Amino acid sequence: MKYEVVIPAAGQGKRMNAGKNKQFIELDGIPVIVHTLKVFEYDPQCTGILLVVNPNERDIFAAMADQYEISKIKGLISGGSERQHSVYNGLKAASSEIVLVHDGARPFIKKNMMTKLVKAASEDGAATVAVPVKDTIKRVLNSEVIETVERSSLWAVQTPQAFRLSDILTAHEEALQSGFLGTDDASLIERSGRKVQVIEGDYTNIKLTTPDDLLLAKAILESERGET
Ligand SMILES: Nc1ccn([C@@H]2O[C@H](COP(=O)(O)OP(=O)(O)OP(=O)(O)O)[C@@H](O)[C@H]2O)c(=O)n1
Ligand SMILES: C[C@](O)(CO)[C@H](O)COP(=O)(O)O
Repeated sequence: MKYEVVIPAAGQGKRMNAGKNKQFIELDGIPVIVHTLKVFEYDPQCTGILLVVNPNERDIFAAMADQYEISKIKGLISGGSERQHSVYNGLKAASSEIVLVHDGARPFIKKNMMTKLVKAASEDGAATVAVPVKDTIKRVLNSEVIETVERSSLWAVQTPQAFRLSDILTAHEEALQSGFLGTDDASLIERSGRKVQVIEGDYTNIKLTTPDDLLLAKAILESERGET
């Protein structure tokens, strides 16, 4: 089944502390965002990319799209102050029945995940990739443990997340009206009472957030080179 993908890339990368949008950091000489875009450019199931960007960086993204021949970009959409707002702006420009949302800062997503996600979303309405938590998780307040959370049912949620476009648009509209701000899009579907299927993904599908993640990124690229 075909899909479009909304790729939010309009953040500031504050936690990366790189002095620029972390999407522009180069891995093996190629910007992070281009690594991400290429996965969808080369996936025949993907019919369009809605790339959400900071308007001040639009020309940079446009030049990258030309340089790396990313032809599936349907639009460079202006982002908002929060990730949720950026995603909503991208969703409003989508038209496919099934839509994926994938962080521009997650360049190591594997194409086989898209097939599983699209199938799950078309059958059940919504799906996300996630991995079982490996560490013990505790709720902490004022540097003091207040609860150890039972680990067997804890998963670290990633992106892509897949939805029926009509459902996720409604969920975003409801969240906007109620002032709810979620850290992922699946939470907006959950609060509207709909189910979200979880598909086990890869621990290498990291989100480049802080400088140490770049060390992991280099190791992942080296291991991928070894596989090819
Ligand atoms: N207002 C925002 C905030 C985030 N994002 C995007 O959402 C993804 C996940 O967000 P995050 O990793 O938090 O990126 P930043 O917001 O840039 O990071 P920070 O919070 O450290 O500034 C990133 O691809 C980011 O560019 C976005 O499009 N619009
Ligand atoms: C959407 C997400 O990547 C799922 O883990 C995560 O919630 C994004 O959080 P961020 O603070 O906007 O990076």
